Amino acid sequence: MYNYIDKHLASVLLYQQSNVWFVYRMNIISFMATLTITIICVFTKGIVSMASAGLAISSLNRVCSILPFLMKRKADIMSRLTSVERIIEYAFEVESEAALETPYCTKPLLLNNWPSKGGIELMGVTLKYRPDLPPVLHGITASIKPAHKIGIVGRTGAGKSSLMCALLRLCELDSGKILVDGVDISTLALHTLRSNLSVIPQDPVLFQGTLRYNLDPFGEYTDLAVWEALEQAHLRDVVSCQDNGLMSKVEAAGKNFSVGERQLICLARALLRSSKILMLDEATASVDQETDRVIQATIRQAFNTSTVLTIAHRLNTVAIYDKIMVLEAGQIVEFGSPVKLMQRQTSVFREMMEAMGVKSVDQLKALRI
Ligand SMILES: Nc1ncnc2c1ncn2[C@@H]1O[C@H](COP(=O)(O)OP(=O)(O)OP(=O)(O)O)[C@@H](O)[C@H]1O
Repeated sequence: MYNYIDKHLASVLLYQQSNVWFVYRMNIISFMATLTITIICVFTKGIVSMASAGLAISSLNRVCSILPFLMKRKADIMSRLTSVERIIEYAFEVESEAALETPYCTKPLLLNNWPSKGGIELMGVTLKYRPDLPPVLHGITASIKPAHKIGIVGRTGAGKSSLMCALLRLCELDSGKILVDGVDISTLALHTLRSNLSVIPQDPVLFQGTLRYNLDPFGEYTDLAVWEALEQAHLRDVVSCQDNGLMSKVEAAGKNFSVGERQLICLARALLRSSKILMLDEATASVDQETDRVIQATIRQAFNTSTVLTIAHRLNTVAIYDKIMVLEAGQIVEFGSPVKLMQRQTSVFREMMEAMGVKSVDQLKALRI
């Protein structure tokens, strides 16, 4: 609040000081004009009548007192109209997302319990971030069975995060479609889509407020359920240590928590909602290996019946998954079980595992324990 007041006052004071400067300048100009006319009247005594001189000086005085007022109003109107211009720009010129809610009367009835299984069909998914940019995903086609655990791997810039963007419709597809349990997600209201998927992003977002608000913003769950989710996410001790427990303060953007803790809070949020589809974007990149191992075990257990898509840089975490999707330049180059990919001599996944020191299927299987 104090920061905002400071910022506000800094611009208001500048605005007021510039007004003072402006009025001062106008007064000097008025004074110079009055002085000039008076001097002219004195030196033209006899040529200009006293009545005309008096009329000229008094009229000038009046104009000089009104002019600064009019000029100040003009400057005021111009600065205020800048705000109107901004609002018009945001209201009509900035492109907005699809509707958050569909009208009640047109809500599809089948969505009551959607998604009930978590099957995903990617059908020729092509994605561009902007119409004038080249596509970052080129006709991706794949079928992900319900409850399957999929590891998405690939080099930097391969399009892993973009695939998540496509699933969450952060960007609309250029062509192709995505079906979740048979429903084309492009036909859904954004709120329906996003509230039914859980995501733990690379850069987890926390909101200013309490920890409880961040875990359960709509107050849908009991404290007991929230504590259970925290326990599963290995955060119970961290939260218990805080003076106010669940009501402890979260600063803007969660600055009073480490990135790893923020990701764990996102995991607790996902555990609480137990969605049928969970997406993790290098979710465990900021926690140590031991915590990572425990978290992966929690995910396996708690999301046993959910579809889990994990973007992973630590390949050992996805070695236990049902399938690996290898992306390269926005295309799927391999999609299959880790063991099968490892058995293939020319596989990109095998190359990546070998770079990590895993040279055989037996070593890969050992990672599964
Ligand atoms: N907001 C954006 N606007 C325009 N282009 C983008 C945007 N985000 C990503 N890209 C481009 O899309 C391509 C794929 O990026 P993406 O983030 O999906 O890769 P990634 O495989 O997740 O990489 P990383 O492992 O580094 O996170 C890159 O070429 C990137 O430059």
